[in-house]
Amino acid sequence: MPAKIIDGNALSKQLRTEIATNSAILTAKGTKPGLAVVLVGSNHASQIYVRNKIKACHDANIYSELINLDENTSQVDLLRIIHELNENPSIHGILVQLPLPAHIDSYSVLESISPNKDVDGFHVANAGALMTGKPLFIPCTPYGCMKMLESIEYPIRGARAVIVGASNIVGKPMAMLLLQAGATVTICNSKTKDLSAHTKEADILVVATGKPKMILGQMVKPGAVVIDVGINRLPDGKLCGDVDYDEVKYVAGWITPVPGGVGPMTITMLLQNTLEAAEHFHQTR
Ligand SMILES: Nc1nc2c(c(=O)[nH]1)N[C@@H](CN(C=O)c1ccc(C(=O)N[C@@H](CCC(=O)O)C(=O)O)cc1)CN2
Repeated sequence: MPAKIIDGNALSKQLRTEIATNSAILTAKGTKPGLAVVLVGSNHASQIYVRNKIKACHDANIYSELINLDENTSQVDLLRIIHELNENPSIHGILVQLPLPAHIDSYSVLESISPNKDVDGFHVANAGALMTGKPLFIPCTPYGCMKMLESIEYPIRGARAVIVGASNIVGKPMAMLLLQAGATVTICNSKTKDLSAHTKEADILVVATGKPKMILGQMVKPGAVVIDVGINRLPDGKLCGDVDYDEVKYVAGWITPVPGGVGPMTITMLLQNTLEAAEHFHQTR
């Protein structure tokens, strides 16, 4: 029997309805949640993601501003704009869409966002808070993956989790979240020897490598939950994940599709983080 699908679109719909209700309640109390989305340049995929974020805000009763800057914007100008957003009381969340153009130092830019408005959870203060088990904002993609596991009531405590990919945005925070939920966690990276030996042991397998269809059926433990974070565009224009879905669906117990899996959940958790930022602002104003 093929794996059950964890439908990111359906789960997002349900969560976004709750977020929209809570945003409306907070607005009635005097604080309308506000998100600023900063896009530098004209990367085609980034333009789509940013457009989807702005629309999702609108549908969830969240105010949003898109700051679309020229590809050649200097780092100094970008930092000045972020400084202004840090000071703007109508904006509770700030997001700088990645990747940034090569002449800009992403680390400096992400560090310039006030940790209280860092709804991506990328600031080192937020990464550190997550590591100590007291997160302020959880990075949206791993947060979404955890919600997907929660939606199927997966018993994480004592499970063996393997994460393929060690990025600051996905792999490392995902490891922290699974560890805090009681899993025994292995993080694999591009230098890992005998990757299959690790992946075949996983009850929960999270893949975030950016390599299309690299996880094959024979690399997966029968019955495992497989969460595919990859979004790759093939030469024929179709999207695929880092998991060979057509093979792995006959081995796994649960699987996330691409498209319609982790991607929409990333945007949903951005809305959730923006709402939480606004609630925090409202309580401390
Ligand atoms: N500042 C950030 N930059 C980037 C992040 C991030 O979380 N914060 N993540 C990715 C891109 N990303 C969000 O920004 C993102 C990617 C994909 C999707 C999504 O919904 N994908 C759809 C398919 C969309 C398509 O047709 O291309 C799906 O999987 O169903 C949402 C968000 C890098 N940058």
